[in-house]
Amino acid sequence: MTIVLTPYWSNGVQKLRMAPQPPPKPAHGLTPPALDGSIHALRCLAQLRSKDKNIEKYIYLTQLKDADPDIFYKLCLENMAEFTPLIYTPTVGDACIQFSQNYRRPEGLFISYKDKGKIGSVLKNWPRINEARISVVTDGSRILGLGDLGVNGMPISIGKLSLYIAGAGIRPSSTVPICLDLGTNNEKFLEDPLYLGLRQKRVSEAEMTEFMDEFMHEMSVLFPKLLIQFEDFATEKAFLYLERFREKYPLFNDDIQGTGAVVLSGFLNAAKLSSAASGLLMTAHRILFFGAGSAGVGVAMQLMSFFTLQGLSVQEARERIWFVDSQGMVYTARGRLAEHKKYFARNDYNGEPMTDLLDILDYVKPTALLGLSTISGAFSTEVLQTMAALNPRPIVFPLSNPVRLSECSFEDAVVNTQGKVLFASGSPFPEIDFDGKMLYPGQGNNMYIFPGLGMGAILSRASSVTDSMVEASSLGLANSLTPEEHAMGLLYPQVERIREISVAIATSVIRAAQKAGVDRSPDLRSMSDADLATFVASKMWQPQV
Ligand SMILES: O=C([O-])CC(=O)C(=O)O
Ligand SMILES: [Mg+2]
Repeated sequence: MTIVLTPYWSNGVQKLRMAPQPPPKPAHGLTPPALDGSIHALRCLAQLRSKDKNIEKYIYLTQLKDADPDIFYKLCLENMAEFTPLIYTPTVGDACIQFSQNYRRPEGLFISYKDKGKIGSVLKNWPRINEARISVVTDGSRILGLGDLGVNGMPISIGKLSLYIAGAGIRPSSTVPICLDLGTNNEKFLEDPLYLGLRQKRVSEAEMTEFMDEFMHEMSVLFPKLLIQFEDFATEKAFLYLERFREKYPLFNDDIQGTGAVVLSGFLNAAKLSSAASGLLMTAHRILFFGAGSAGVGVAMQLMSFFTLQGLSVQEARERIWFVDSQGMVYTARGRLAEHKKYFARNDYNGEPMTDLLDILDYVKPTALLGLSTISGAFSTEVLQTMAALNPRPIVFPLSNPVRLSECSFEDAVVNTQGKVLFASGSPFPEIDFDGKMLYPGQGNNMYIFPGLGMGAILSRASSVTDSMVEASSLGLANSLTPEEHAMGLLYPQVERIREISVAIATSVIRAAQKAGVDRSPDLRSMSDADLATFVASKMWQPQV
């Protein structure tokens, strides 16, 4: 395996070689005589580890992925726990913030509001149209918990697709990162001379919707085999465009559905352990959401559907759930609620607004506290101690990303619950030795779900992504823990097993697509489950080093 050191020239005309297009092999004599692929991989790993700052590691890895995707993905698969925090959350958050400063070369498609009316002609510039199978599309309006980052959101699409390739073996050349530029309301960026996007405020919702209609139509014409993942759209837009397009095109929203599925999966494993300690029925859990954005509501929907599958009525299932937003507990009598919050607003409370989280804990007595607020430190010592006083094994999931916006750290949660906590966070935390016992944090991040869900949707050629397919991905993940992982008290499998997990998830998703009648790969219908899993594994791209 070799590294390209020069730009790609063809017919005397410099062409842009769009990553991840495999670089041409340099002719004999243009690389050192003893350059050997697997030894070079070790050299690259040492170069990576020699850097102190994570953002420098990110830049190094971006360059390596571009120059030699095989070595990059080989190293990534062999060192998942080390690589994911660098190419994805949390470092990708810094990469987004600094995108306009650090930009080096093209990677992905930018489609701006100025392209309206001719979006199809922009899409045609994508160099690998026939190979395209999966696109991650963001409008940069709510990147992780970092807010409106405009066109600086591109690294999110790129980072998610790197995990599709590593985690589910999607071919690098089949991935299409897209950032839509509909302006930004980020004043700092609008004043920054280096900012790479349109220098204008975001267009109105009506203007955006017209743009999105054209974009989605042109995408379906040019890329008939493409699955679309919507990512990091601001909450209202996330719901709006998921509902608008989900019946018409194969697509899902990662923040609503991917996060919903991954948290349900971790919750199921946590609730079993919690119920074993308390004797409480699985359907009797009381879940308090701190934060009522797209992810919170997506998770609540997924939990509701689980409770109804367990025999609760829709009304009973809804009553297992409480929401807190920036104004305190969400209840109908409070009035003036955003559309997406109304469904979960409580009807059994009509007193004064309740804003203090400790008061709310006292009132709700939750068995599970889920944070999706992006308020760092919101789960204070007192909050954690209260959860421990209420429950023998409290479930505490601070899910906000990146790490510095997490509602509490793993260490805080462990110390303040005397090690009883059942914990999952959105971003990674280190394990802890507590009273001589190793305790492992779960990472309830949608990265466990979307690669397998996407792979299943692609292989089944699903015409749409149904709720049942998302649910199947969640159950597939929950059921993938090994006996050793159960013994370690894990809520999620170890990330090193991501490919195995993706096979299990994709297989369940394909079966769900078949059941729902949205699959368009009839050959897969008659396969046994074992053959289907083998088929999925055989379709995974492997780095060749
Ligand atoms: O990207 C991540 O780490 C998870 C996610 O979708 C988000 O926080 O928006
Ligand atoms: Mg996201």
